[in-house]
Amino acid sequence: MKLRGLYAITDSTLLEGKFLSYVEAALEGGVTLLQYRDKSSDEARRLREAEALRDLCERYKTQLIINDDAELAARLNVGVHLGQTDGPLSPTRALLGSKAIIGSTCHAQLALAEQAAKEGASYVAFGRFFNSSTKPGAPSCSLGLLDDARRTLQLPICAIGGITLDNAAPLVAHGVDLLAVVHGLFGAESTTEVTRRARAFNELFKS
Ligand SMILES: Cc1ncc(COP(=O)(O)OP(=O)(O)O)c(N)n1
Ligand SMILES: Cc1nc(C(=O)O)sc1CCOP(=O)(O)O
Ligand SMILES: [Mg+2]
Repeated sequence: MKLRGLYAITDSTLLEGKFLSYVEAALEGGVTLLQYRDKSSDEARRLREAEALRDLCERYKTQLIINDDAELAARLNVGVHLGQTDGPLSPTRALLGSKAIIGSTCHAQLALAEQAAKEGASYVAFGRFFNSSTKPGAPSCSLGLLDDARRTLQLPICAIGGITLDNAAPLVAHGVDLLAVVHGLFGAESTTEVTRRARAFNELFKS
């Protein structure tokens, strides 16, 4: 499966009271990867929501990725995204198997991406590219890094951080395969607008 297009990421606060309807609206517009990102420690709710997303993703033939939690990903037989402090990649690859999608946060460091590639990552994520209300403290990253990464890496490249329909095109022009978006997608006023935005993000990959 080609990892290219919109990578939608949930936010439990932003999506409170409209979680599944907004996610389904995004899937309706086309989502390559959907990440369940919930930073709470409410295990029961996390399992319930992740199971609901897995069922929804099966219906829309979208790949579900769990943020941070390889055990939950293994339980649901889906992929995982790991940051630099979320645990080592190689044992996670052994746990989830060769076909699982495993993503790795590489901030603005090519060396981290090269290491992640050696350890079996399926894609590498760089960011943040723009100001992010979801994660304001994330270190920033420049478009120039994408050119180096494109030359060096054989893996799909994901960009994250403050991405909207107004600023995403240069990222794609600099070789990004996956646009990872929270607020620029789910910050919309209606499900109709979420679907429109998802479609428009996908259009950026067609030109
Ligand atoms: C696609 C994607 N890229 C980067 C991140 C950030 O991961 P991490 O650094 O572990 O931070 P948290 O998201 O866990 O706060 C991500 N989740 N997804
Ligand atoms: C979860 C996350 N990680 C980042 C990184 O740079 O590693 S930026 C970020 C937040 C992405 O949300 P939004 O699209 O609303 O900015
Ligand atoms: Mg993490």
